[in-house]
Amino acid sequence: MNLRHRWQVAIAIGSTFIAAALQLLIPKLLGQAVDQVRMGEGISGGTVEQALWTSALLLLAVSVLRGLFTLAQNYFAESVGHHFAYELRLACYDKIQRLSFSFHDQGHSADLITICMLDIEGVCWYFSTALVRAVLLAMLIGIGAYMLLSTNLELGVLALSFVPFVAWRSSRTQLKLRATWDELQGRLSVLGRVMEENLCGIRVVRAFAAQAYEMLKFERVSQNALALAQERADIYARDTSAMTFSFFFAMGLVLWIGGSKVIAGEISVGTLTTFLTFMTVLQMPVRQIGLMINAFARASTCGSRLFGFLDLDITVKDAPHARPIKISEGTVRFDNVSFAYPGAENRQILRNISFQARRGETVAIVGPPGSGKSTIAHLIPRFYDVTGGTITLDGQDIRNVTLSSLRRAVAVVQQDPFLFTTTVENNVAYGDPWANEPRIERASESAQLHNYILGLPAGYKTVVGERGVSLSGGQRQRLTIARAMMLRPSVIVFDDSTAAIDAATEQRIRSAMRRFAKDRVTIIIAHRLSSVMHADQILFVENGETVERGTHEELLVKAGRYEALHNLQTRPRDDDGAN
Ligand SMILES: Nc1ncnc2c1ncn2[C@@H]1O[C@H](COP(=O)(O)OP(=O)(O)OP(=O)(O)O)[C@@H](O)[C@H]1O
Repeated sequence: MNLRHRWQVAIAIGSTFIAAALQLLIPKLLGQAVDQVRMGEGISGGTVEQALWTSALLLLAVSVLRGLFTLAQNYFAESVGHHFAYELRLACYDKIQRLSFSFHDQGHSADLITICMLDIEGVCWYFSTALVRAVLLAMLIGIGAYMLLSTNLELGVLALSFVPFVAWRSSRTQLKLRATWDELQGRLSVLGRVMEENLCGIRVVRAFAAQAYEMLKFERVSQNALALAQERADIYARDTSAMTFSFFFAMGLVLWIGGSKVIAGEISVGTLTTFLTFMTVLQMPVRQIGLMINAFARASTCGSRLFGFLDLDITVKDAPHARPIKISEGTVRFDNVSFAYPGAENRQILRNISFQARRGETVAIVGPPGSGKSTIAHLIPRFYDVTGGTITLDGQDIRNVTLSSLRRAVAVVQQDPFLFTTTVENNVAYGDPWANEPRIERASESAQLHNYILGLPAGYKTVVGERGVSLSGGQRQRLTIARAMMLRPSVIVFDDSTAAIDAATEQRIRSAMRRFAKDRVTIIIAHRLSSVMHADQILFVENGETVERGTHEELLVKAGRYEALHNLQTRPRDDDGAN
């Protein structure tokens, strides 16, 4: 919290004290005014009128001042709350950007949204509204009770009789509402998840004509949420009625006993008016005790989740003395690399992987699904850290260089191309927003996308829809290839990123990228052997181990697994032409 915010907090709390004091003056002034009228009976009208005018003006002035101080209290408290929320939101977003992939792998997106939205709101609301209101309540109840009891003990006790009941009932209600709120949030998250899954898998749903089943699933989850929302409404209605009844009951008692005291001449009508007005002033704050307790309970749950998240350890981060990477030759080297995913340490995904690739060379990795090919790709930009062996780039262990410099030097074209909802141009230039148009066009040309983009309604300025749905799978892959080329990386990894592109277009991309590939290391992961045949070195990976290595020709001669896969992909199958 900076100095400006500290001042704002001080002004908010100071204004709260003054507003509370002024609010406590109002019943007193009203009582005085009533007594002036009573005492004025039989006295000349002019004197009473003057006294009444003075009281009325005083009341008006106090009310206006109270309003102004309440305004200052609300304004400054809210302003601090919003700034606090803004800073926390930035801190959370920054944390999300830096958290390791192993965290994101566990699919925390719904929880993260809850933390970044609801939890921050819960903590800030407590500081901006509840804390200031708690100060106000303490003053009103404490000083108010003292004033009532010191004026008339018996009537004071009666006037305050509703306070313990309402305070207890309102706290109980709020705690019950709090518990059901947490439960409701959980049920609404399930609802959100069902909806999200439905939207992401809308094509599968339609293709399998599963709308009725999906509707039923959604309805069942909705009903769960509805039942709880109804339960909350019941709790609220029941407890509000009980609190209102106890207040009016106490007021009736004060009126009755107080009225008898007025008749007996023990107290004035003005004093009775003061008591009744005090009760109405106190009613709201007392009811809000529960709200404060709830706000505190909510803030502590939200706060522990929020600060627990902000304190999470980042496993893949810059080493204390990390320096930017220095690229001269751009040689990539894997030395006996082993790896197990965090949280599944007993399952080795990679074992003793070793290879080296110099500038201009292409290394291809092939193998059955799940053999660990993408994992190799993800280790180079340090999405995860190796658990054994080393990976070096020009002799520098990638764990000793800064992550940002490493990730500018290594571009990975992912299996699942992700497009941002913005123009084609911005999508291509994502890694280099200051790139000029000719560069963007050259990269798109190499990725065999330029002519297609020119045919779009607004060319490079065409906005591609959410997750690029308006482009086909192959077009999206080509766009992400162009995006990776814009980085001018020293190492470019294609992680099965041409699977949706036909072989002829892929061939054209490869020819167009020949000059580009001369200045860097290219690593290709692919299932289609025609994508890797030209590589300088091919690794056949099985169960996380390199079982064969060599050029295409060498591997064919070996007549091992690679050759078997090659035969499978090139020779006609026995059942071809059977019909
Ligand atoms: N984030 C992860 N956490 C834990 N295990 C994972 C994770 N990602 C992949 N795996 C496991 O690691 C193994 C290797 O996965 P990887 O994606 O590297 O295989 P692959 O050879 O690229 O497969 P494919 O050819 O199907 O893309 C698989 O058994 C997979 O279940």
